[in-house]
Amino acid sequence: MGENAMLTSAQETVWEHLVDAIAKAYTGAPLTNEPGVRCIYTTVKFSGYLASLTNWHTLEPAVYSLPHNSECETLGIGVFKQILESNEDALERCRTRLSELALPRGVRCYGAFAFDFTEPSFGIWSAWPKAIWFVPKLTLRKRLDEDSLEVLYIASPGTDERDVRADVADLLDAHAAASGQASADHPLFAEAEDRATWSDKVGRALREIAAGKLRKVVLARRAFASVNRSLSEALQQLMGTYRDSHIFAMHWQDRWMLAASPEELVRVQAGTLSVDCLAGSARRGRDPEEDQNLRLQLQTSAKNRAEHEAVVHSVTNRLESVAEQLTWPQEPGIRQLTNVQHLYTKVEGRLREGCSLLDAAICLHPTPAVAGVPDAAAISFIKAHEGWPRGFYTGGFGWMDGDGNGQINVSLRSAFIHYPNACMFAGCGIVAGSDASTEWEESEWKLAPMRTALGDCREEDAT
Ligand SMILES: C=C(O[C@H]1C=CC=C(C(=O)O)[C@@H]1O)C(=O)O
Repeated sequence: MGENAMLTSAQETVWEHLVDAIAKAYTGAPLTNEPGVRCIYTTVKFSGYLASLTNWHTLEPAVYSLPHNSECETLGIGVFKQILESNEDALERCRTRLSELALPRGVRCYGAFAFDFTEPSFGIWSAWPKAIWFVPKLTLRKRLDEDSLEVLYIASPGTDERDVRADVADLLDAHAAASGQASADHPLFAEAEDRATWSDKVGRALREIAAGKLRKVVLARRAFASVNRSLSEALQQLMGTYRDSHIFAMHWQDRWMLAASPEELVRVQAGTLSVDCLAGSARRGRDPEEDQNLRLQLQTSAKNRAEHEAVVHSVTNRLESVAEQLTWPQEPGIRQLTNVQHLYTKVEGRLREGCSLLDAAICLHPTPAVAGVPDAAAISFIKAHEGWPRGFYTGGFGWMDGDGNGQINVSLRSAFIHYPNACMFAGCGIVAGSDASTEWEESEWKLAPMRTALGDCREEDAT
C-alpha cells in the first residue's frame, strides 16, 4: 500500500507553525554542556493526536511512544545522536555508550533491541542492527487532553536562526518522498506457519520437558499480514483499543516495528525500580460472569501457576545483583487486557548504587516469560526448533533520560512491517501439561491487537 505523503491544509499549518516556532525560539535557547549544542523548547497549538499527524510516518528515523501509565504521546523525528550495535555484547556496549551521552535535562533517548545477539542470521530483520538507540533531533510531546504540543529541537553547533529554519523544514520533508513506497519483492514474508508445524514444535518441547531437560520453554509462531492501514491509522486503532499497553512504533530503514506491549521488563523512576512478571494466560470472557470464571480458573490452574512462578523466581533472583529492598506479593494478581488476561506479579525495589536501568535490563533479559527454564537450555531449544530468528520480537523497547529514569517494555504483541507486508508474532509458555491446540488458540488472542491494528485481511495462516 502506498502511503499518502500529501499534507492536508490543517496539518500543513501545524508543520509550518512548528518550523516557525522553533526558528523564533532559537534566540535565547539555552546552550547545553556540549559545546555549541542548543536545546530549543517551545510550544505549538495542536488539538489532534500526535499519531494523527498524517505525514509523520513517512519520516525516518522516527519513533512513537504512548506508555500505558502515561497520558502523554511522544513523537521523535531525525537523529541527534545514535547508538547502533550488532555484536554479541550489544547491550553491554549500549550501556556504556548510553552512559556517556550526558543527555541534557528533559532529553530522552529511544530505542529497541533484539531477543538474541548471538543469532548469525537475522531473517526479515536483516536490514536492522540488533540494538538501535537514538536521541531524536525533534521531539514532540502532547498530553492527550491538552491542545498544545511541547516541542524540543536540538540544534547542532554552528547553526544560526536561518539554518535552524532550513534544517527543521528539511527534517520534516526530506524523507517524505522516499518512504511509504510499496516494495514489490518480499520473498521473506512468504512462508506461512500452520497448525501442524506448531503442534510439531510443541510436541518436541513436551518431550524435552518429559525427559527432564526443560521445565518451561516459550515457543512462538509468526503470522503474515497484508497491511491495510497507514502507521498513523494503526496507532490510532491501538490507542482506541489497547491503552492498557505501551503503544510503540519505530521507523528505521523503511521498516517499522509496531508493538502494544503490556509487559514492562523494567522501569526506573528516581531510583525506584519495578518489573512486571506476566505469564499464564486466559482469554477474556464474553460477559462478566464468564470473565470472572476464566479469571478464577486461571488463578487456580496448577499449570499456569507453575508457568508464572518460574518467571517470578527467576526475576527476583536475578535482580539481587542490581537492586535491593525487593518486594512482591506472594499471590499473583490478574492483569486484564482487552484481548487476554494474565497472571501478574509486580516486583519493586531500589536500584543499587552505581547500577542503571540498562544494568537491570541486561540481567533480566530474556526472562522466562519469553525464554524458559533452565535459561540456557530453553534458549538453545528455541534457536534449534522455533524455525526462524525472532529479531526484535521478545527483545525490548523504550526510553531513558539523563537522570537515569526510563522504561523498557518486552516487545510482545508486536509486528515487523515492510509495507505492504507485515509479520506478527505471538508466543506461549510450554510446561508439562500444555496442549498444542489450546496454545494455538492462546497465540491467536495474542495476535489480535496487531491483526486488528494492521487491518489484516488475510485468512489465519492455519490450514
Ligand atoms: C510470549 C508472549 O507472552 C508471554 C507473556 C505473557 C504471557 C505468556 C504466556 O502465558 O504464555 C508468555 O509467557 C507473547 O505474547 O508473545
